Amino acid sequence: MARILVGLSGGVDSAVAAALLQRQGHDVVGAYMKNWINEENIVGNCPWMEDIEDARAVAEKLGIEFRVVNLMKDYRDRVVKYLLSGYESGVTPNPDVMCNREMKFGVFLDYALEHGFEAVATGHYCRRRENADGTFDLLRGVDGNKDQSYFLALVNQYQLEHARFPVGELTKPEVRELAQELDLPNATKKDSQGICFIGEIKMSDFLKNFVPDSPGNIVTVDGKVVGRHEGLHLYTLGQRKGHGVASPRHGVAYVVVAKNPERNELVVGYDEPETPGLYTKSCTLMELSFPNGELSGEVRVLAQPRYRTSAEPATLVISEDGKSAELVFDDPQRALTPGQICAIYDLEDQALVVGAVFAEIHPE
Ligand SMILES: Nc1ncnc2c1ncn2[C@@H]1O[C@H](COP(=O)(O)OP(=O)(O)OP(=O)(O)O)[C@@H](O)[C@H]1O
Repeated sequence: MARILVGLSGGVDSAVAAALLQRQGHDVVGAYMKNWINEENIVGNCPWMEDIEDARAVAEKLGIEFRVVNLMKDYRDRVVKYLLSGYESGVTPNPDVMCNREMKFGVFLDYALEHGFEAVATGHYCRRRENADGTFDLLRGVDGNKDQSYFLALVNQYQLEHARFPVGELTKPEVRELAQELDLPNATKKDSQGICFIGEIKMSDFLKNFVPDSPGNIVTVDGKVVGRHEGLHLYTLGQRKGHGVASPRHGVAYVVVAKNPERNELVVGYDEPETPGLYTKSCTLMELSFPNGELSGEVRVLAQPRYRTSAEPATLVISEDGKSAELVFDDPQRALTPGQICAIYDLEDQALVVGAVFAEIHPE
């Protein structure tokens, strides 16, 4: 039996996670992390008050203690700053991955350990395996549809040691069923969308309040001006909608294929493999993180360049200092994006072996 602090978000996954741990006989306390409050009335409908009440109702139903932990300052320092400086420098950051490393398994875990808990549990769909040598691996969740191991790509061994993922052994329908069986008050609550702190709004709407507009031309890959953009940070490579430029070819949309910061130009091209720069095989990764032991030299791996895509066969060549690597996919991948996270798994596609940030994408 262990004393475990469960991150209760108000959603059904973490509610069931708490119930499962309790069923296993652990001493469970639930806590809501207050990360962001829309006190400046910026944008978005941040449903945090409702979420806290939902989380509290779950704790009451389970008969466990409930706390609200205020981590707003840390969130600003560790996630919002990273997010805004990434966009300002022209890359596409991933605040969800950073929130897991810096908040849930960062300051929230520190809080838990300081307050007599052994571990932090969340409702993530992933698994933690204890190996014969006493180390831990992060595995994909059994529900291939819901697997969230990608979002934990940057956790380290210490964080894994103190993490628990009770719903990773279940499918989402099983989790919903259990929630109904246990009569949890949020059993039918709909899944949250978007980024944990900005609620149900679009990232571009959020960014407009923090990063000044910087309008420029939208050009095709052959340099023809076809429209205007409001700032390069508001667009992501591979983006099909929202750039406002209709393609002259029936059935083949224009997508964002590049950003040219020197000329403040957004480059669009047809969404097809022949378009220069849209599909690439090779890239440089930085900020390598090894969840269970450093790898070195050349390794065959499966690399997943974004959430909800498959992990693809690739060769990873790690630098001598272990901080960066060259990654070459066997087949070209669509819209590899600087700033985004690459989750790298072993060849069985179960255990995470490296997490990293895309630094540069090399054109063919
Ligand atoms: N504000 C929060 N306070 C405490 N824990 C949180 C909070 N936000 C997220 N978590 C934890 O992180 C997990 C994953 O968060 P995510 O935002 O991806 O939620 P989710 O997959 O919709 O899960 P849930 O159904 O529990 O909301 C949650 O299951 C929960 O354990």
